[in-house]
Amino acid sequence: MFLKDLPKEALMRPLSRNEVVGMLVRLTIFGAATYYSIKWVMEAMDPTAKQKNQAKKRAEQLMKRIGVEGVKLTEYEMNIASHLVDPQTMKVSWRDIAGLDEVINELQDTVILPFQKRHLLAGSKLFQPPKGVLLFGPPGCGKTMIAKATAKASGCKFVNLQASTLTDMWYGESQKLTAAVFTLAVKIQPCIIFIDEIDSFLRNRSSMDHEATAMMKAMFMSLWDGLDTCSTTQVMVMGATNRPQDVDPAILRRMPTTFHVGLPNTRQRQDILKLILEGENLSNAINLKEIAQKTDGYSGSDLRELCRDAAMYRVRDYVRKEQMKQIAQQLQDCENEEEEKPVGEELLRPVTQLDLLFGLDKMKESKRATAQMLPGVAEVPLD
Ligand SMILES: Nc1ncnc2c1ncn2[C@@H]1O[C@H](COP(=O)(O)OP(=O)(O)OP(=O)(O)O)[C@@H](O)[C@H]1O
Repeated sequence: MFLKDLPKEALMRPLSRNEVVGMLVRLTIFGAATYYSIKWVMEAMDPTAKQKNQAKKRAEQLMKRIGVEGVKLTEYEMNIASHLVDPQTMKVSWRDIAGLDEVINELQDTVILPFQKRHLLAGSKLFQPPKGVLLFGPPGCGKTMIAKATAKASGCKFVNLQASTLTDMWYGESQKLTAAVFTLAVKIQPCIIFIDEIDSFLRNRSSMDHEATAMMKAMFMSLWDGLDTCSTTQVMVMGATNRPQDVDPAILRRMPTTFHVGLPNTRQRQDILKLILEGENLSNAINLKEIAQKTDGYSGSDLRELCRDAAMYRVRDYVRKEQMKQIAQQLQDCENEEEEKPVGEELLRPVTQLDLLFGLDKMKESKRATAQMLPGVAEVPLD
């Protein structure tokens, strides 16, 4: 029926109360349906929706586990919170780090003490943890371990920030996420924001930088400076890098407390080897000093790899021995079906000095291959 078909009186007469209420209800329902449909379509079209949902769930679980409750987080803070590391589940402690006592002692005094004893001098601006700390040195020498152990010892929440978390996002998002890093850290303080490979994240600014990256960096620095406005804020940015010369000087200025985590010397290598092999079944003739002397230029990570290889030789020997035994058994069974099979679990033999020397040879071989493939990368002397 069209409007013109309606009798004129029907159009002219005032609406009854029921008709007005009915119309209002219909309008409300229509409005709500339109709003939710548009919202649903927008969410379905958002390419990051799934990622956001997963991050939200992860963040909620983590926050609950680390005892942060009743703190309201924005969507962006949730995203950053999914990179929180639970200090309770953090496996690394000072006991797992060998040969770096000097660095650890200094960290205890300058970083950990102000966090741990914050209640003693709450009003003092001088007794504050530094706002920025830089760990620098060659790869595999324990920088990440030190950062985690610091968070554990100081009882801080630990945000393990990857460069990609802020830079992979759509244009505009990265600035909101950068802001969220700091607002989240303040909400859950005391907190350490750890940025591994800070050189790739906040490298020397250049005119080649994408506009969004340049803005993100500028924002990061201004928010970092903002931490200073309140003397009670317990938030620290800790960066680690193998290439301090590539870090933006403006960033370096904000990290006046630096720690050099260098390649271990002979004594330190011996300590690292001892720690790595702790609890292993070792032969009495093991001489770690000899291995330490032969591994000049090796990092802690190289030494761990060497020990892992050495420990595998006895497993390989065991498997071979078992195979030989099985073959012998089968032959015996064929000859004498009735004879009882000898049972008994063979234990793995201890790790020997020869295993470690074989591991060392293998490592040298792989370093030699890497040096040929990527000249300039392997700085370790080969012999
Ligand atoms: N001083 C050390 N004591 C015990 N283990 C060590 C030490 N240094 C390195 N390691 C071993 O090497 C591994 C790598 O160390 P870590 O990740 O902390 O090095 P990194 O300096 O952060 O390296 P990268 O720059 O490549 O991230 C550790 O998991 C540990 O097994």
